[in-house]
Amino acid sequence: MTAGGASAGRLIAVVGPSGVGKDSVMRGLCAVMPDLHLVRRVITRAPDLGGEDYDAVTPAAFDDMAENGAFVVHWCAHGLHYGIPQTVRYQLAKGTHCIANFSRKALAAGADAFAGMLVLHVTATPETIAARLAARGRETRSEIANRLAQADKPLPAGLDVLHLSNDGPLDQTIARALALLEPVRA
Ligand SMILES: Nc1ncnc2c1ncn2[C@@H]1O[C@H](COP(=O)(O)OP(=O)(O)O)[C@@H](O)[C@H]1O
Ligand SMILES: O=P(O)(O)OC[C@H]1O[C@H](OP(=O)(O)OP(=O)(O)O)[C@H](O)[C@@H]1O
Repeated sequence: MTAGGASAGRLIAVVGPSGVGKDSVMRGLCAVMPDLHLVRRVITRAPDLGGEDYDAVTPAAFDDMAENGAFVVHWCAHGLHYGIPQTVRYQLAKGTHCIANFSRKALAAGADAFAGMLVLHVTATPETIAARLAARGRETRSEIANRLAQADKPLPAGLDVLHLSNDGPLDQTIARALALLEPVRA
């Protein structure tokens, strides 16, 4: 998905509670929109734990990167640090739309950093989210309880937000996401 002419690409910031299906929706969208660039985050998580493709770094390496300006936006959640690397700017500058797993509490900083940022807010019932986190099996029970306790968070006002329910089958969610994103793709 490359914007025509000299227009810059837009960043689509995907947010929603842990376990709601952000990574699954992003992967599904990229499969049907091959020109959409999936942003690879830098995370202080052990490598190869699945869920998403990420650059695993130590907390010390993350701090160095942050100090050296390697991130457009970074935040801390679930005892981990997450960074959106500066390389996304090259993609946007050449007109490629990009999609990134974001944080609701980093949206205000994201909107300052990315002109025209679009928010894709993925939702599901608490029961769905609890069942998915348990089935995913990446976190311990207490980590899951911590994520569930943070499931509800307000979004800052004044952003361009698309709301997407992911309670049903994933392919139906992807089809609705594609329809929601149609104005961006045009
Ligand atoms: N629509 C869906 N139906 C069934 N399972 C889903 C659906 N969406 C996501 N999942 C599953 O739920 C779990 C959490 O999804 P994930 O994409 O990792 O969520 P998040 O990135 O929001 O934490 C994964 O095991 C994933 O396969
Ligand atoms: O401020 P919040 O909106 O609550 O988001 C906090 C963090 O939670 C998610 O992380 P992560 O991908 O580690 O967790 P998840 O895969 O369980 O969603 C999300 O991508 C943010 O990095």
